[in-house]
Parts: sequence; C-alpha cells; structure tokens
Amino acid sequence: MTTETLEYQSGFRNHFSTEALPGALPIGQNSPQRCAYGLYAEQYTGSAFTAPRHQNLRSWLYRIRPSVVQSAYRPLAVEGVATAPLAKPAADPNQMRWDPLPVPAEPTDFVDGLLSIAVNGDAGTQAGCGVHVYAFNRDMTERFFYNADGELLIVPQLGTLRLRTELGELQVKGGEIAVIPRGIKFQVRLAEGSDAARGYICENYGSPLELPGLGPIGANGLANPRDFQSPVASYEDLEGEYELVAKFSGRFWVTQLDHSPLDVVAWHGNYAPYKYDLAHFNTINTVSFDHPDPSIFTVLTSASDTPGMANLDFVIFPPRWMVAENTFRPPYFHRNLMSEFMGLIHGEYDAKAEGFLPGGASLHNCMSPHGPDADTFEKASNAELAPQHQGDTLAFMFESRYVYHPTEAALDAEIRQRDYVDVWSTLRSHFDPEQP
Ligand SMILES: O=C(O)Cc1cc(O)ccc1O
Ligand SMILES: [Fe+2]
Repeated sequence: MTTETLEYQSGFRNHFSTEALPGALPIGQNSPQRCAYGLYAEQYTGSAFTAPRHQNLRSWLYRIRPSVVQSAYRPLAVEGVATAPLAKPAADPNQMRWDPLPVPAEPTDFVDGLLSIAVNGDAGTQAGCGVHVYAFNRDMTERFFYNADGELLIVPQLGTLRLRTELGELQVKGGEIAVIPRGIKFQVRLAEGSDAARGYICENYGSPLELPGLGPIGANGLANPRDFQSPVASYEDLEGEYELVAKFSGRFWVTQLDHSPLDVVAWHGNYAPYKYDLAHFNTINTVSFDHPDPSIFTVLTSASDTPGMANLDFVIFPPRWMVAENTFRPPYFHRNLMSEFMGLIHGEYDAKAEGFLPGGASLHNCMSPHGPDADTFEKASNAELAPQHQGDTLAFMFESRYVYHPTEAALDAEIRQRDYVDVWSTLRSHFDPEQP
C-alpha cells in the first residue's frame, strides 16, 4: 500500500524534462562523457529511429545502473495470458458476454491476476491487440514487469492502482485510464484504501495510441491534450533480490536483478507513461436527431496501414445529456465491419437493460448482429422524449479492424453468460402493412 500524493507533468506526449536531483539532466546534449552523479545514460525508443518526426518517440534515461545489468532470461510459466496468433485460432461469430471476474480468494498479484479474453492480429507483425481482464489483491514488491509485445492501456474498474514505473509513479482509479508504453519496467500496487483491484487491459501490439484528428469539430474537444498526465522522475536506490518478468513474443520470461530497476534519477523525452481522467472528456453528441456513430466518442486511436481503419480505437460512452428529437435514442441495431469488445466501468449502459455488469464484458465480432436488448427496445420506442441526463454510466469499447479470437479460457469460463443471445429473442415482428 502506498500513500504519498503524486505530481505530474501535463500534456499529451510533450517533450518532458524531469529530474529528481538538481543537475541530473545533461544540458544541451544527451550523452556526455560522464553523466552527473555518476549516472548512466540510456536511450529508450518507441518508434524506429527513422519514423516521421511527428511519430518519433524516444526518451533518454539517466539511471544508477544500465538496464543490461541483469541475469540471463529464463522461461516463466504464467497461466491465463494469451497472445495472437493463438495456437488454435478460435474466432467465433457468436455474440458473447461475461460477468465480472471475481476478486481472487488467494493472495494474487497483478501479473498472476491476468486473464486473456480475446486476441487479434499478430503480435509478431505489430498488428492487433490482446484484451485481458485483471483481478488482484496483492502488491508487487520484489517483482517488476515489462511487456515487449505491446503498450498496455489499463482501464481500472474497481480499486485504485499505484503504477510504479521507471519514469515515475502514477495513481489511477476507476474512471481514469493509464497507458504504459511497450518495454517500460513497472510494478503494480494497491493505493491506500484499496484492498483489491479489477479492470481491463488492452495490450496494443500496433502503432502507439494517439489522439484522433478532430476534423470539423475544430481545435478543441473530445480528449484535450493538456489533460493527459505523465509522471515526474523519482527513483529508489535499493540492492537486494529482485525479479524482472518480461512478456516477449507471446511467452513469459524472468531475469534476476540485484537492484531495483526503478533507479532512473532523471529523464527527458516524449515516450513516457501517462494517465487521463475520463471525466475530462469533452463529449460531443447530437442536438437535433438520430443516434450518432460511436466514433464521436473516440479517446485514443492506434492507426493501421489503412487510413480510417483503426488497429484499435478506445471509445467511451460517458455521462451525457440525451436530447435527440423523434429518435430512437439508445444504440441502434447494427452489423459492423469493425469488431467490438466492450466493458463497463460503472452504472448502466444504454443498450442493455440488464446483464451487462460493471466489470463484465461483451464481444461482438465482425458482422455479428447486435444492438439494444428487447427491454431497452420496448422502453426507448415508447419513451417521452424530454431532455434526459444519463448520469451514472461509463462504458467503453476496444474496437478493432481485426477479428477477435476468444481464448479457450474465456470460452470455458464459469463467468461466461452462455445464454447471452436470448436478450434479443423476444423481439417480435410489429409489421403491419395496413399501418404506415
Ligand atoms: O453497443 C455497441 O454495440 C457499441 C455501439 C454503440 C453505438 O452507440 C453505436 C454502435 C455501436 O457499435
Ligand atoms: Fe456495436
């Protein structure tokens, strides 16, 4: 459990400079012959050196020991985590839904508390993503983790996380999100007041998440850049027996360290973890008629090679006013090219009257029909269309051009709602050729 409050630097992917000791950052250069305080300089990149300037991501770290001071990697068995492509690909057009993952009864840390629900694309070619849920009740103490297969978009649902990273600490609660870049070493603990935590992770194998273009919306709106927060440098100089767990090419590995890897005294650059409070999302919606497509709610997007077809869109369904006139206001019935994984952080989702629970999840793959359940259809078709504030609601979607393959564990899980398709079974014909 960790208590002190944290400071952040503001702005999406700014070129930050931060030092925990005065003068630890070199001035005017990156790699002096000898660094201040006897530190080692280490560059860490999130793009090819030659990526276009606006997509070029790198930071310089000034640390007590370089990262290469570690033992050989050995394979490590971690149950429950899958990577695309699966050994036995199991794409399934059935609409699927799961109850929340129970908080474990036994002491379980973040890494052991992960369960993969579905994966798509191919981590080896940097396309697609892995969707996981987590539930844990124990701090990582002597154990650290990094993921070479992708960046981690963490969406807490229950409990507050303390993310202790090489570049500094972030505290993230339900309604906030965090992104841990590919390769960053970190540890997850419970913040003061939280006995357990549960949430969702999108492991993005593809190009790093960025803010969507706003087109005719203009210069402001949706997630505004200044509301993203990155940590300030903070370090620990600890010797002892530590383990660094790595996820690399779909398998887990472990290497021994004789020191804490959180030994970065100063850093500068634009490649860093960040957090964002979804309450700052400036929601745009109709003030006339019809239900807009959910792309208006895009918080972050990861581009694929085809313009307009995201590797991954992170979309939220936030609290908002519903004022559309002469309109069926909840999400419409639909069949989409893009595949949709959804989760619920709190409250009720406007397409589902029952059964889609906070902490639960749903999967609607490419072209599989879905939409409002029968009760929602009935209510919304007859509702009086006064302005209505939809307050207690926060759902999200990991939407991808690549079909999701549910994992065997998710298909067989007790928490899977095997009768999900029945939520639409009572929708009857109202057709009457005599009644225009
Ligand atoms: O609930 C869903 O399926 C997500 C969704 C929401 C919406 O408002 C329109 C289309 C869509 O796929
Ligand atoms: Fe949908």
